[in-house]
Amino acid sequence: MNDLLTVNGGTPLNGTITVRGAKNFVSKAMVASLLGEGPSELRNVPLIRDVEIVSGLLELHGVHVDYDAAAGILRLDPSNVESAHVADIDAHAGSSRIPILFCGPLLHRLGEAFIPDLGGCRIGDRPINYHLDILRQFGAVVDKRAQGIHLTAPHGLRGTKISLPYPSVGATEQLLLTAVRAEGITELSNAAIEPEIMDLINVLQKMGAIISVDTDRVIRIEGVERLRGFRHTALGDRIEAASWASAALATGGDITVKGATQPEMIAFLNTFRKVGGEFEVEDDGIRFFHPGGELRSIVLETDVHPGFMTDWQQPLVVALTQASGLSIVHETVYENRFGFTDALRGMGANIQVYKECLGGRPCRFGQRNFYHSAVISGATPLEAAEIEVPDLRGGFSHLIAALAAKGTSKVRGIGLIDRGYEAFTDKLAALGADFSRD
Ligand SMILES: CC(=O)N[C@H]1[C@@H](OP(=O)(O)OP(=O)(O)OC[C@H]2O[C@@H](n3ccc(=O)[nH]c3=O)[C@H](O)[C@@H]2O)O[C@H](CO)[C@@H](O)[C@@H]1O
Ligand SMILES: C=C(OP(=O)(O)O)C(=O)O
Repeated sequence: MNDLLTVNGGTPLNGTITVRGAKNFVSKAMVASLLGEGPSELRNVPLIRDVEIVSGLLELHGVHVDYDAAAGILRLDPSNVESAHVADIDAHAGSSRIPILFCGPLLHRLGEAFIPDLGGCRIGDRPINYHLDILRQFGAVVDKRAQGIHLTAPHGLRGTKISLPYPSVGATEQLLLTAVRAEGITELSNAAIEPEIMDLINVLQKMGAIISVDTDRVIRIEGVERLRGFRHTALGDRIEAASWASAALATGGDITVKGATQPEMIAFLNTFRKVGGEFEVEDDGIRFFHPGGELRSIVLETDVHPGFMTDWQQPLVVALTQASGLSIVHETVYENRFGFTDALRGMGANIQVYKECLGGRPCRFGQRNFYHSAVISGATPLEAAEIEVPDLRGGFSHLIAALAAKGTSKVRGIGLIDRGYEAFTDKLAALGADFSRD
């Protein structure tokens, strides 16, 4: 599939689309299947690049993977993992961060693991120090190699007590996937509690795990000897839903997103309304629309759940270029997530980035030379341009900008968008967008 989208912008996006399972959950549930002694079935699975990458990694480890894309059903059978010969794994990491989550399950099953260097969006340093510290505390021996890391568990894996310096999503998942079959009790303080993590806990409990989540965000796990397969329907992708909602605002449109669910999007919905968007929660989705009139500037700070999610930020910034007045966005999760605004400035947006913590409380990145605050002055008409997609959410933001801009834009590198947005060009067509994929 070619990587260039030619977009004739200036037309409101109107219509109905369907969003399936959450990219940031489905890949973790797939890894969890490695922990089960029997086959697992995951439903509502979207056909996205991240699912293909993780499927390839699982097959490399001997898991039989069968995916019915139309039905969205993924069947995983880990019976042959022990006999698999793993070759050239580093070629399979692709653009994903998921390989790091294979550590615990492979150490439990095989007593060792080799994890290739990680991919994922280039939106900051994205260290894995918390992950490695957690694995060492369980008793793993971590050996950094040229193309990745090699781990062994010479004395098995034993439960431990850990407090995260920052509520990292991946590190919380790392601990969950290791603790459920470790010997004894594990306690994690300052855990991340994103909806995708809670759904992973649902899956692990179905497999036979014993997990509790306290109101103070302390997660406790009692390790068990054996886990079985699971059958589970993935929660919807709240990030994709919010991305289409931002597209409705930026283009003056009206988009009904089937599969969007209110409880997981409360912080986004409040912000959407404060900017001047309107929404209607239906039984099977949410209708997002621009009611006409001016959009309003806001002060926004991204945070861990239940705050405004960092992955919602980039598409919304495009809508804020169409809001009257000065908006301030303080990105507190990643130190370098405003690179995508370069292209928006080239289209006429008035966006200035700052090293200071603007508009909210001081964060980890203040006084450390990171441009992690942005001031957006609007409303500014966007003009068509030639754009190179920098990362997943930045790429979708560039798409929204091209759709909002009058004239013909060329968006290159759109294959990156396939990583997390299922059949997005089909959805654009269903919403009346005027484009061609070359
Ligand atoms: C595949 C997937 O699920 N990706 C999501 C996951 O990424 P991911 O799991 O990588 O995000 P984390 O929550 O771990 O990272 C957030 C921040 O934690 C810090 N950190 C994290 C790990 C570590 O070992 N050391 C460390 O310092 C870094 O400052 C990093 O910027 O959660 C993010 C935050 O909701 C989302 O933006 C990503 O879409
Ligand atoms: C940052 C993201 O994904 P990943 O962690 O896979 O790079 C995202 O989904 O916005």
